[in-house]
Amino acid sequence: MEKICVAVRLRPSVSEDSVHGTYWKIDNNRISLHRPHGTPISGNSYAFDHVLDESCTNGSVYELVVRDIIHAAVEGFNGTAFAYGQTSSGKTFTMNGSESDAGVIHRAVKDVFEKIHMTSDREFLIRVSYMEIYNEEINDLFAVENNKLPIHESLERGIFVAGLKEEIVTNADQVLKLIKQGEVNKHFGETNMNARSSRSHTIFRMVIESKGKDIGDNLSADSIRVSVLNLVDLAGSERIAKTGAEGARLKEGKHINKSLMILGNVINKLSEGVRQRGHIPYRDSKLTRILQPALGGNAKTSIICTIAPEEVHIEETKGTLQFASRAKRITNCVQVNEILTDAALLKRQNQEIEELRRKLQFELEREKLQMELQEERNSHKERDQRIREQQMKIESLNSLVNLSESVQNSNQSREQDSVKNTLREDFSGSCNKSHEDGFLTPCFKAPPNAFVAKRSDYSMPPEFSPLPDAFSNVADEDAWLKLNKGFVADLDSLQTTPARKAQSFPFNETTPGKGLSNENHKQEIQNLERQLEDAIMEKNKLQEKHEEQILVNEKLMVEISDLKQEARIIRELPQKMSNSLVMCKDVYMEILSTLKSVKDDKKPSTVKLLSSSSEIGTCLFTTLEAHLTATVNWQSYLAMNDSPIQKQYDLLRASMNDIMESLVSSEASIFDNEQASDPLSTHQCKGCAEDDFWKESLSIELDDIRKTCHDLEKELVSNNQRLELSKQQYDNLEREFKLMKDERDSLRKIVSEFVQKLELEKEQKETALKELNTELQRQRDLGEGIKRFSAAFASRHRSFMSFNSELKSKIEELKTHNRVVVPVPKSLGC
Ligand SMILES: Nc1ncnc2c1ncn2[C@@H]1O[C@H](COP(=O)(O)OP(=O)(O)OP(=O)(O)O)[C@@H](O)[C@H]1O
Repeated sequence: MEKICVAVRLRPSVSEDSVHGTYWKIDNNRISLHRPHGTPISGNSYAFDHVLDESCTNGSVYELVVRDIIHAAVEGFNGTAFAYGQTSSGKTFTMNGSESDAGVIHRAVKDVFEKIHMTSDREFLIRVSYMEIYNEEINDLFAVENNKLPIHESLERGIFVAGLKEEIVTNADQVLKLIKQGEVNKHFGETNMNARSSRSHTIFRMVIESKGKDIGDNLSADSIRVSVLNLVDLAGSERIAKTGAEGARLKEGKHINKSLMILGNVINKLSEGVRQRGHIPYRDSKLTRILQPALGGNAKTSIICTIAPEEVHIEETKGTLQFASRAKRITNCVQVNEILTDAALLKRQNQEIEELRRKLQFELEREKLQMELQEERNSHKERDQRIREQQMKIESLNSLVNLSESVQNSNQSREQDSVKNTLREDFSGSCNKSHEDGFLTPCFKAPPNAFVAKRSDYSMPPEFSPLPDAFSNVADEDAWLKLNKGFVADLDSLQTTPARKAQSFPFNETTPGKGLSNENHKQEIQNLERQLEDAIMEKNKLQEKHEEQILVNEKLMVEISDLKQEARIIRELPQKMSNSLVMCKDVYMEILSTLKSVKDDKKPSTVKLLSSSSEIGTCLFTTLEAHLTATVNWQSYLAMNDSPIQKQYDLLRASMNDIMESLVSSEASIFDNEQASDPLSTHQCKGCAEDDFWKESLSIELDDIRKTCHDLEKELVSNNQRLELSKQQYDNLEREFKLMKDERDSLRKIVSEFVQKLELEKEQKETALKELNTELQRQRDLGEGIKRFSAAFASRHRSFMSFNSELKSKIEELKTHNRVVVPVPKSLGC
């Protein structure tokens, strides 16, 4: 983001009077209005990037305000410099210069080519054009025939003037010559304010294209920079009263003022900041439209606001300074305009692809490493698991070995140690004795401290838990009470350790009760056997289940294949039905031909009826056939049970079946009658009765069919009518919508015109108000002057009267002294 550079340039005064009145004082980059005796007038002080006094030359203006933009334009940035100010304030002098002091455009052109010559690594192509906006029409100053040129906008070119002549130039002199030629076509006019007043806004445009010279693999060699440089000399705002414009000048003045007002509006909006600004009315004038990129867009922009020092122009100068202050708040978004050629694009894309490929490779490698790490972790876990399993196996094997050794040992010692046998026999009764009777600890015990007995009842051997080493480790109720210092715990709620059914402990030879261990061992073996049996049973059950499952699976497979078969049949069904319908039709046609042959022989009325109904049937069959073949999704079609075609089809099928059955039976009876060679009268009589019967039934059928057809027709007609109606309604709505749109557009146009008018009027009103104020001030000043004058006059009068009386008294004195008569002048007497 870059702020617009704003400079104010004060032109030298052209009037002697200004030095005696209020005046503009410049102090560095500040300008303020001062009273004649030097005190500043509050609220009239402004600061800008540069404030240039009357001594400043065009060269300095260029150096300070424009040069950077020109250099940036050569580097590929868009640039715009324009002069703004009231008429005769020095805009054209600044932009075009004079014989002795070249203007900004002249200097810019020279500088562009100098800079280009200094840029050795790029090739340049320069195009120039020169246009003016006169009475809101764009004219080509290089080609007078190019008038009223339109403004267009495209993605590639941005906003541009279509049909504007562009000259490719190679040096500064060529450009300056072209400008001189163009100047001839520019609209100037004489006004009270300026002998050579610009009556149009002029825009001198340079399009600078550059391309890096192909050195090695340099990417910039394939990219093209295109920058647009606008150097604008605006027409000056003017007071019609001051300029004394009439006729054509007046019309020009109005256009100038209007476009400058719109420029002011755009600047106002842009100065409000991004959030508040809303819609920017660039399109309201050609000037703002062309300058759009320079105002809040992609361009480096400088504005030189020219002001006149004369006291008489103070209000206009204030207006210019306010415009400049607002412009200072605008920020542009500047960037190099680079266009990539195909080769550059390709190179850039290749680089990007290479970069992406590198990233991808890196990602893949990372992923691979991660996967390897994970695999490593998994295998590590598996190894750990295996090791643990092995350890457990080893442990269980060890315990088995110990067990078998213990069994052997116990068998050997059983016969030798009778004391131990006695002890073993005593063991069963030992639990009934009190603990004072010498309690023996069994060797297969739970680890000490691993449980709490439910209650201190030692009368029976414990059912679930093995007995403890000593009862000091078991908390009985009394001990519990002591331990908890009076706190009564509910021992009933405490749980016993569950019994271990199959547990092996190494036998201790020194421990009494080996016989008991042996029994337990037996018990354990029995347990194991039971467990094995259970497991075998479970396994058998599972096997049975598995077999059942296999059977169920097989059944399911059969069912699936049946279903598949059915699905195939269903899929083929429409085709089959269609085929059978064709066959039906053929059969029916055969019947029809037989009927025709019968018709040629005898019974014309019956057969006529039959044949007409048959024709209707054929027709309906054909329709049905067409429908069937046209229906893509036959099944969904069949699903529409209540569709009129389906109804019609069912009805027709039923009636045709009836007809055919009756036909067959009637044919058979006719045949039988003929075979029986009955008398002709009887035969004819029977034929008559059958005829009537047929006539009646067929007419009913026919009526039904006709009715259905009629209903269908009616439905079709009403549907068509409804369709037509909706179509008409739609057309009407569309017409209405178009009308409303047009109306809205015209209203918008009117509103915008009205707003413009309003704003113009507002401005005029403001101007008039200001003029009125000035006039009032002048009147007040005059009043004061008159008062002062009256006071001075009165004092003079008084002194004159005193002098008069003095003189009179002197004369009287002289008269009395000299006795000479002096005539008194008349004026002294009044
Ligand atoms: N800085 C200056 N030094 C000397 N003369 C100046 C300067 N600025 C303007 N002038 C003179 O003042 C007169 C009016 O200037 P100029 O034509 O440039 O005004 P302008 O703003 O372009 O007016 P308009 O809007 O009517 O075209 C010219 O004679 C010009 O030479």
